[in-house]
Amino acid sequence: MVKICCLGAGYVGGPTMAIIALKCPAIEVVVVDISSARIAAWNSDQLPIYEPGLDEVVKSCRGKNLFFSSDVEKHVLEADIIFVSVNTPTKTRGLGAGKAADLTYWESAARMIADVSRSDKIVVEKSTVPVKTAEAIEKILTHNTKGINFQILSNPEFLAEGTAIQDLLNPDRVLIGGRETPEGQKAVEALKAVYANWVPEDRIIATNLWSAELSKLAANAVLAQRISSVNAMSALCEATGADVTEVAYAVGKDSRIGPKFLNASVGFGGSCFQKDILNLIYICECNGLVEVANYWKGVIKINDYQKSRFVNRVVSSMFNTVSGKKIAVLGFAFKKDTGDTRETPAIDVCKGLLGDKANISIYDPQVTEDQIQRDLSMNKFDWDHPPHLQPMSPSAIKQVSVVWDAYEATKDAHGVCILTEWDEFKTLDYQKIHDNMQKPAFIFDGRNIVDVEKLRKIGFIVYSIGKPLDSWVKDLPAAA
Ligand SMILES: NC(=O)c1ccc[n+]([C@@H]2O[C@H](COP(=O)([O-])OP(=O)(O)OC[C@H]3O[C@@H](n4cnc5c(N)ncnc54)[C@H](O)[C@@H]3O)[C@@H](O)[C@H]2O)c1
Ligand SMILES: O=c1ccn([C@@H]2O[C@H](COP(=O)(O)OP(=O)(O)O[C@H]3O[C@H](CO)[C@@H](O)[C@H](O)[C@H]3O)[C@@H](O)[C@H]2O)c(=O)[nH]1
Repeated sequence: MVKICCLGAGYVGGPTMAIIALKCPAIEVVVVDISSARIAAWNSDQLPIYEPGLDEVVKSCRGKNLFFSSDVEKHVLEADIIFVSVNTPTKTRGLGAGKAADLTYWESAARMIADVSRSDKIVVEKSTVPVKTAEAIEKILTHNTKGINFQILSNPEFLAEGTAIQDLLNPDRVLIGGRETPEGQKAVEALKAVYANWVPEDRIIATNLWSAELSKLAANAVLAQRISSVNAMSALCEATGADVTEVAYAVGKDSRIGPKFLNASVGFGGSCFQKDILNLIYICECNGLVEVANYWKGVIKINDYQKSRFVNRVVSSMFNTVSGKKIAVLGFAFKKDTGDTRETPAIDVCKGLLGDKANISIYDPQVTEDQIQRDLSMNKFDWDHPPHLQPMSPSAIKQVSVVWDAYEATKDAHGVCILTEWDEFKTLDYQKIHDNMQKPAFIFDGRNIVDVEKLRKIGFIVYSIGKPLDSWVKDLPAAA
């Protein structure tokens, strides 16, 4: 029986291995982690991450050919194929701070694999890493072993949170990069054979190692660039009276462009886009490609601009101050159908409003109070470390309350900010919300999910990203 071990039981390691176990009953899959709390949660009824469809898959395989364990070394020793799906955060200190990927966790995983192994192994890069990481990992492995053959493969993951199970079951492509030697190609074939259990052959693409590593960064950079392009356009729409939804629809109808990833928003978030673009920028700079680095910096600059533009709209519309006012925040996760808050635009928006002394009442169906308090107090990039190595929760910010109901959050509020596109926010009883708010009652829709006309009829003053402005908002223009 082929044995797979995955280091890292996070958003990638957990769901990816669960699907391999589901689709490959003849393979034993063990997911290990240095956080024993995470492993305990994977073995419980309350999985550590929320992902539609994940519970069912885990329940059907756990204890059969899918296992979660803290005994890292035992399972590495026994495995034929080792996936490494550990954190690769942005460095916060030293050379490349604020941009370069911090490979501490990857390096320690590689050293441990070298120490523990007694037989040949295929080591698969699942984490997103800088191009040429495989070369460094190869050096660590080969300089520390006793004649054992390690083949390194790059197999970047393209799943998106909220749709991870569907993305894994039906991937657009699976990318496998390996050395162009006979041993390298044999390892590529072995990994191909795993995916071939459910992925059509023409969607499994073999490339060289460096193309696979760079393709992951490139794909995220291009996706984020589409969002920044439409978000940049949203500012122009507000200035001219065009409607960004109509513009995006018209643009996306061009078959060369396509309709996906053209939704204007309060900004993109998530653990990947900003981190991976910063990483790309650093690699460009290291290669002397300043113009290329500056090009990609623009994508992040527009994203930051979009978040601060939103805060400015809120404050300027509400008589240029939110001091002492209650602002309801609906949605804190970085997108719907996940409880993940890493780099969510809600953090920057809330911090902006707190800077203007607002009192904030937050409701998100999947995010806990503890998580929100930690997010609002943590330093940039501290969130992307193993759970038990993150800073302890500091004292709570008292201007922030977290409630478990949208009506409670909006009661007596002066304004409402919609920051995540949860489906339930589309069908709220907005008449009831209006009745219970201070007047004039404002709604700032950062996800373009509400029916603007309907809400204006109820009596709300509505701001919706990139849509023709309410005359009230137009008369109080926000400085960018
Ligand atoms: N989240 C996504 O949607 C996504 C998608 C594609 C790629 N990625 C990439 O995959 C990687 C993992 O991301 P994630 O979101 O799953 O992170 P995560 O923080 O959810 O999980 C990483 C896990 O690795 C564990 N870990 C760290 N060092 C370890 C070690 N030496 N041995 C065993 N376990 C160790 C941590 O405790 C943590 O539980 C990152 O490189 C990320 O950029 C993420
Ligand atoms: O038209 C759009 C699409 C997305 N977003 C926002 O962009 C962010 C990222 O969304 P999405 O890409 O759907 O989620 P992620 O889980 O971050 O997935 C991205 O990052 C992963 C980690 O690298 C990759 O594997 C995926 O392919 C890539 O889509 C979220 O804040 C979304 O709200 C928009 O604002 N407008």
